Amino acid sequence: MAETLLVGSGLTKRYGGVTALQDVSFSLDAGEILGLVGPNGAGKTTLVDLISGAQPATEGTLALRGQRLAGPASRRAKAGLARTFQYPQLALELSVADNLLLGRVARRHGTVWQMIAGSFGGAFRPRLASDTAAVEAIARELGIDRLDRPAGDLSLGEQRLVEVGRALGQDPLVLLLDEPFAGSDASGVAGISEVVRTVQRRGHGVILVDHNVDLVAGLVDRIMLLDRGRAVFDGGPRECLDSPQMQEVYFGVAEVEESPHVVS
Ligand SMILES: Nc1ncnc2c1ncn2[C@@H]1O[C@H](COP(=O)(O)OP(=O)(O)OP(=O)(O)O)[C@@H](O)[C@H]1O
Repeated sequence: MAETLLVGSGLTKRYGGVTALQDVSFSLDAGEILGLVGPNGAGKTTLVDLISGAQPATEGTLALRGQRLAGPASRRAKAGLARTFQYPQLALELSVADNLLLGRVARRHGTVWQMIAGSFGGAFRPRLASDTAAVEAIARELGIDRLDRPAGDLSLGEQRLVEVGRALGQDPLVLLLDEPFAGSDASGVAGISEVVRTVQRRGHGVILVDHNVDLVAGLVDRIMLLDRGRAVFDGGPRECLDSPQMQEVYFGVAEVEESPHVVS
């Protein structure tokens, strides 16, 4: 039986009067890809924020390989979490290569790259030869070329690729991808999908958030469907697509067998 990597229990997040997430529990096995889908405002990014430590949970707990996972994002990065953001957060003034290198640094020192990059620009040099080789390998895997370009010159899709590459450089136990395909062309989608499979092959786990349910369903082992902060389905991708919950969440009606035709 596969090892359980990550467990979330009773996760709730309230922002003032807004309940963004309500009593959500899940688990992620080694080598598993979990898709997180749901309409706008369902709580997908909030769940990624709670796991990564970008936001503290109001209630609930997390455990990574049986150890309590808590504290700031930097501590969680060192424990083995890496994430990308709905809006890519690269150090725009640094080169693509240096952004990828920041992922290598983050695994050793935590997710302080924005601070390092912003305050000290280049303070993480001298780079290790092994880091340089790893950065080049990641760029090849993702099809990223011209590593000396400033990240600020990249298109949105290219920035997403670099962000995914930076996260891969952390060699994460759990990779959290928040809408990685948005704005990507076909080769970007292929590159990111390959990264997902690479992490899976390493026996690590991936949580993938995306609006494109069909794309997610083709890539993942399991889907959790969120609606208004609650997990309303957790199971195989095919079962999720066929579920009444899916119908209800996206189309407002549960499809029942032999439903009458409505003639308007
Ligand atoms: N910092 C915040 N302050 C107040 N409310 C917030 C905050 N962040 C999220 N919310 C609210 O929490 C709910 C869930 O938001 P979240 O961004 O997690 O949804 P989502 O499923 O990721 O949506 P989308 O697909 O549009 O990104 C929404 O009602 C949102 O307005």
